[in-house]
Amino acid sequence: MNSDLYSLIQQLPKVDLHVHLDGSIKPETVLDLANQQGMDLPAITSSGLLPYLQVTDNCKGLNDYLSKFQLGASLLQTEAALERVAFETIEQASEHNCRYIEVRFGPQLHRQRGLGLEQVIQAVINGLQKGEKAFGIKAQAIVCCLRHQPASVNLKVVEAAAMFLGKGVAAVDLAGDEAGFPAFLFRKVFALAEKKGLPITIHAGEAAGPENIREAVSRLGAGRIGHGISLKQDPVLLQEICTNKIPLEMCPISNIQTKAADSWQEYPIREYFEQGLTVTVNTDNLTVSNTDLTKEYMMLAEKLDFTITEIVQLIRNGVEAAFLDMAEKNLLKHQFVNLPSPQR
Ligand SMILES: O=c1[nH]cnc2c1ncn2[C@H]1C[C@H](O)[C@@H](CO)O1
Ligand SMILES: [Zn+2]
Repeated sequence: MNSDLYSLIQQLPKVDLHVHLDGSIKPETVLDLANQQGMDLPAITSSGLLPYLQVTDNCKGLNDYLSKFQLGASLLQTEAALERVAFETIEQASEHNCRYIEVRFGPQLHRQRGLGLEQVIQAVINGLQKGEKAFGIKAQAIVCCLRHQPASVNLKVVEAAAMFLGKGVAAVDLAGDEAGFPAFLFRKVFALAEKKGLPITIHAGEAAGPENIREAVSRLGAGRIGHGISLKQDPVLLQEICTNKIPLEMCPISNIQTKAADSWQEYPIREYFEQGLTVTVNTDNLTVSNTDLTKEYMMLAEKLDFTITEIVQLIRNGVEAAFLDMAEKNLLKHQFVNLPSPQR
């Protein structure tokens, strides 16, 4: 590895628009929480826990990837645990000079011990706000609806998210098994989100074709797309997404692991970037994917020859795509004026 390039990339100010709370629990924290909660674990060291928390190159696809969330979720059932893991997500991001982060989670997954949706959301926001103060990073939450859950649950999740809009929650999302539950099933849920004025991002084109991306932008009100890997299969849609400047939240390391793309050579990020799409680079899951922002950009440099100037443009795209109002975005932009490249 080129260590000069690594430290240069690490030092660049960055943003992360797509990172899941429950996929980013540090293994040491899993040990600690299990100890505090009196819960048995399948291993007693953090390295021994990795096979239960992290995918390998042999990951078979998105559903295999999603199986790595079970253990962490079982420990994220108290306000204290949620707050701690939210805080530690900001801490981990700060190690890579992240200046703005949107952390997502499905509140309905954290109710096994009786917490209400609003308690879950509030606990995460509390952790994010502590992280903001401790590390000087602006942080917001994105609330995920889950594909395998009934509309009645997802509607309640949207209602709860709306109560925190502008008070820590930036948007709502749709996550989970994309191939099993196509986007059109969620029209009612996202109609409510739109009615409530919630910005919307949707995981689409990760484990299924471009029809889910089309559905997300044309029927579900998505202002951003999570991943969007299969977009290249529909050039007309690609042009529409480009013209409408709908950002793609790409997560390169996760996308290779879930087999959204078969190899780095087939990973379409350079193609999208050169066609003028608003491509952003994010981590998806720090622990499940064993990643961080520096690694993500390093892979783009090493595997796809992204230059520093191009990396800076990707970072600027992320700032542009943030779910922030104009005034907040302008404030954030101040932190990116000195990036080492000619500004566009
Ligand atoms: O990359 C992903 N695609 C679809 N769903 C995902 C991905 N990463 C995490 N999730 C799911 C699993 C989590 O439990 C849920 C909420 O964070 O979101
Ligand atoms: Zn995701």
